[in-house]
Amino acid sequence: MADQDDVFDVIVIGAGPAGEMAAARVVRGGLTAAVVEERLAGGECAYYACIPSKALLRPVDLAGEVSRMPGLELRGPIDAAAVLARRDETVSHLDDGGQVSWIANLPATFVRGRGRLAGPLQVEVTMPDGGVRALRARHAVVIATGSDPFIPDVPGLREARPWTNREATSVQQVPKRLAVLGGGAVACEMSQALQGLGAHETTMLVRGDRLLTRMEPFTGDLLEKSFRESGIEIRFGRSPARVERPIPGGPVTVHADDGSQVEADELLVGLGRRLSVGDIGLETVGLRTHGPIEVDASMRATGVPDGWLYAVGDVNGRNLLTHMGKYQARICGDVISARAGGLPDDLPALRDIADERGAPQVIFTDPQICVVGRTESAARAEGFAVRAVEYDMGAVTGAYLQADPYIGRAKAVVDEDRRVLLGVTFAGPGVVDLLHGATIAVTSEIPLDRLWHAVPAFPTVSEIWLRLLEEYGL
Ligand SMILES: Cc1cc2nc3c(=O)[nH]c(=O)nc-3n(C[C@H](O)[C@H](O)[C@H](O)COP(=O)(O)OP(=O)(O)OC[C@H]3O[C@@H](n4cnc5c(N)ncnc54)[C@H](O)[C@@H]3O)c2cc1C
Ligand SMILES: NC(=O)c1ccc[n+]([C@@H]2O[C@H](COP(=O)([O-])OP(=O)(O)OC[C@H]3O[C@@H](n4cnc5c(N)ncnc54)[C@H](O)[C@@H]3O)[C@@H](O)[C@H]2O)c1
Repeated sequence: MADQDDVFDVIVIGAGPAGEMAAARVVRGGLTAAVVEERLAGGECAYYACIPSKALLRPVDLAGEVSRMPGLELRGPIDAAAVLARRDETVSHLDDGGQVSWIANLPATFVRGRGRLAGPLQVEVTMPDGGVRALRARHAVVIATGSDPFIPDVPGLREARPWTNREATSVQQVPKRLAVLGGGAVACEMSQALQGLGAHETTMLVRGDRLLTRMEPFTGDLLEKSFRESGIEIRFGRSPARVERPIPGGPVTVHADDGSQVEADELLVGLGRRLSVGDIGLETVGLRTHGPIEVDASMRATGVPDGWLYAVGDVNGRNLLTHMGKYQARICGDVISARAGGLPDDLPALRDIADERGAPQVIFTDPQICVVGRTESAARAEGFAVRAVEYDMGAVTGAYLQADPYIGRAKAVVDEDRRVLLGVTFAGPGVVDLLHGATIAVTSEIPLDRLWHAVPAFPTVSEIWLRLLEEYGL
């Protein structure tokens, strides 16, 4: 039974970006909140994912830009020690004091420990000293426990103590020889970062026949070309069959399923995520303990009587991205506040529509890859009447002034029935700032005939918009 001090309007389990945002919104809505966190407030994103990976990639990106500008030259290799020191600053030296203060100042109650559902509106927290604290929520519990790196059952892999995103982003010494499993976001970003910071031999083992297989095919092709030019070796059609590391911390050998092998000083696993749903007491409220927590468009968990349970961020499996988790958390927090106050809870701003239209995402490699909405093949599979147009970004004046050579490509996927954009992809140096325009067009379903009047300034990279519309026939 919870002590009176341990009763809150809302309890949030997990203080990653999604959980923190959910707490902030319910407090803004006039409710009290407790936030339970077992490790570092700020979550994966702040310490082992988005922030450190981008701190490691930025100098590599800049070095690429310099190499493509006649008249500029780097004086030597990137100073890895300086980059790692700056990375340490960006992750607050793995100290979450600032985040804990931010939560306290909301104001919300921060509870350090492992949270677990113990029945409807009940949360048990196992504290660092082993004691158990019982919390009770008046209105809602929000699960925001995120995800962990997925390590498949490959003989010898776990015993070899491979790097995941956590060790790779907190790297202290760049390995000379790096083997990487996977061809998705983590594998691509971290391969490029570590190769750029001094790894001499980076070898990627990729199960499929392309990098970034969920995106438009040209994104993986451009990235592959750039990676090969920078010395990264990519072996397609290979999965790990067995891993050996006879001496802890010594060389590691990956035996692939085709009989080939790679020896390296470190092995990085970038094979996706395991959602953090085990051992959080979902069974006590009748939910399954594997797979994503299914939610409706107000982030309320489906199949829970009385509708008091919500799930935001990676754990609901919608889109494993920080900005999407925070978007869901804004909706979730506002819906909970509205329902608690007896206010309308079905206003347009209180429903998630962005996730199913296709989240915006940037892969911060060189070239940068930016996507929003559906790919052409996904749109066709969903039954839309699709027409797609592509354009060589190097032929855009504003782009080719940026670099010599400027190599990039763009694609727009159009729903012919409504003449609106279903998806847009850009690949090239510096395209990251084009993405939000595309996100507005796709999410707001702006008709192409209206978009035609959004005139891009000359000479900017944004002229790609005009070229895509002309290519379409406007
Ligand atoms: C290398 C890498 C780079 C990435 N880069 C980007 C990027 O550039 N942009 C982007 O948008 N996304 C990026 N992502 C994805 C992004 O990190 C995640 O989508 C985001 O962190 C999810 O936020 P979350 O709040 O749902 O979960 P998390 O950040 O995982 O936070 C969950 C929190 O819950 C805590 N927790 C878990 N279980 C319990 C429990 N039982 N009790 C108490 N606390 C618990 C955890 O300790 C953790 O602090 C990247 C991911 C990786 C791996
Ligand atoms: N810049 C960003 O937005 C960014 C950066 C990094 C990560 N993330 C997010 O974090 C999440 C995790 O990234 P990730 O790269 O680990 O996952 P991912 O899903 O992007 O890629 C996983 C890769 O592993 C391969 N794979 C999976 N299981 C395998 C197996 N058993 N054997 C061989 N290959 C296998 C897949 O084919 C794929 O190439 C993603 O959802 C991503 O959106 C985002």
